[in-house]
Amino acid sequence: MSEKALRLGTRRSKLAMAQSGQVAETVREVTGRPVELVEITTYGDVSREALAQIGGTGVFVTALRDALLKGEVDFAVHSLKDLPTAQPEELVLAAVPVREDPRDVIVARDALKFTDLPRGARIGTGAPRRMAQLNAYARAHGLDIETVPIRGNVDTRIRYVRDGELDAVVLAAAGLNRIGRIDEVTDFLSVDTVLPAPGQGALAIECAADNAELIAALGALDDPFTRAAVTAERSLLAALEAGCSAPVGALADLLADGQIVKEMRLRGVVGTTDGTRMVQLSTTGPVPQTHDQAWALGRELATEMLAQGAAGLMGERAH
Ligand SMILES: NCc1[nH]cc(CCC(=O)O)c1CC(=O)O
Repeated sequence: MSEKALRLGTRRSKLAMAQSGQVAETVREVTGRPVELVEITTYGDVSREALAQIGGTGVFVTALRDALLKGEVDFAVHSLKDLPTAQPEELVLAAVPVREDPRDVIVARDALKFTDLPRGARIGTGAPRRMAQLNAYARAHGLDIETVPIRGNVDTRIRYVRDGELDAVVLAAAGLNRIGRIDEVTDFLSVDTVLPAPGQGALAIECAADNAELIAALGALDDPFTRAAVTAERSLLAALEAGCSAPVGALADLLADGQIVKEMRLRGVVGTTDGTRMVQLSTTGPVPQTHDQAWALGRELATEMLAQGAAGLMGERAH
């Protein structure tokens, strides 16, 4: 292969730089080609206000995609949970690497666990999905917590706790892992308590649909099980007609009998942010072998959730 450097478009945030850097390293190893990072400023980075108004859907992704479409960069790495469910025709997800820990975590003062937070504890999170599930758990288990809407990058969010403004904040384990701050976690939340966002913990590596050579090379980073799982999760989100800031949690995993993988299970949840009303269901089926089969699994669960009133719980927007 030629020695011309592959250009990887990346946001400048610490998290984006960390995950782009890690993918760049792997791409160098598997292709033998140099990879160069090209920094791109996104609308969501420039304007916090704009982000609040738009509601978050895809703002971080749009500028990267524009750069790909203009041929300014060869490929880009996205946090899969930030990716809109609609795929532009001119671009493809050339690889979905092995997902890391999909769980949400708590960073709390005094090494506190979620269930040990004192009465009236203030927990920061801007995600309606996290608010809904934390409040639902609190109601069911007699905890008295207040979810406080916050936004900002990981550093900013953890600072609320260090400064004593909040008792705890909720973050994704994967993000903390990637920036080397997983040690600050005081509690890993079971997915039975808080189902993660569709695609959480996974990355998507995207490039132009007509770049066959690069698609083939990047394919070495693809994990078919992760791809099937996140496809089912995103299909659920799409069928619920919800965006990445909707109160929707979803997680697909493999059910195994010993070493033998038997089925894929997809769990989904929708709830009001105050946690008073929830629709939570799961379905299992044969492990999807194609995109269409994975997509069908998500649609099937969405249909059941809608039949139980899921649509009526998604009306409110926290941001
Ligand atoms: N909402 C922002 C965002 N997008 C991706 C991650 C990191 C985790 C991941 O890749 O799933 C985070 C931070 C967080 O939710 O704590």
